[in-house]
Amino acid sequence: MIDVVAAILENHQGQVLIAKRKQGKKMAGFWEFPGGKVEAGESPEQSLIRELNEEMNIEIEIGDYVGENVHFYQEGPIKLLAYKCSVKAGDIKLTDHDRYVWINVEDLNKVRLAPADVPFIEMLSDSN
Ligand SMILES: Nc1nc2c([nH]c(=O)n2[C@H]2C[C@H](O)[C@@H](COP(=O)(O)OP(=O)(O)OP(=O)(O)O)O2)c(=O)[nH]1
Ligand SMILES: [Mg+2]
Repeated sequence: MIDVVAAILENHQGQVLIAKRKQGKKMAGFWEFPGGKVEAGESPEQSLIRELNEEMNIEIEIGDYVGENVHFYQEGPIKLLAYKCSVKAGDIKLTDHDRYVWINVEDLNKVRLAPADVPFIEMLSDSN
C-alpha cells in the first residue's frame, strides 16, 4: 500500500486550498489537496512539510489530523492521510499544479475532485 499525505490548508475565512494536477501528470486535471507519497524513513508529518515546500514553496504548520481513506485505483490502492494545516511562511508558487483556489468546504462537491478525496468532504463538514 502506498501512503499519501495531503495538506488541508485553511485560510482565515475557513476556506480550504485545492490544486489542479498538472497536464501530463497522472490524474491530470483532477483537483486535490497538495501533498504526495510518504518516502521511506519519513513520518507523515515530515513528508507533508517536504511536499508543501517542494510543490508550493511554503512552510506549513500542521494541525489536527482529519482522517484517512483507502482508495483502490486501477493501478493499486493508496492510503490517503489528511491533516489540517496553515501557511506559516512563504508565498505560494506552484511547481506541480496548474492552478489553485481557496474554496468553501460546501462547494467541494462542485469540482472534479480526485476520487480518493471525496470522503474528506464529509469529514471536513463534520469538523467545522
Ligand atoms: N497529493 C495528493 N495525491 C492524491 C490526492 N488524492 C489522490 O487520489 N492522490 C493520488 C494521486 C497520486 O496517484 C498519488 C500520489 O500523489 P502525488 O502524485 O502527489 O505524489 P508525489 O507528490 O510524491 O509525486 P511523484 O513524485 O510521485 O510524482 O495519490 C490528494 O488529495 N493529494
Ligand atoms: Mg504531489
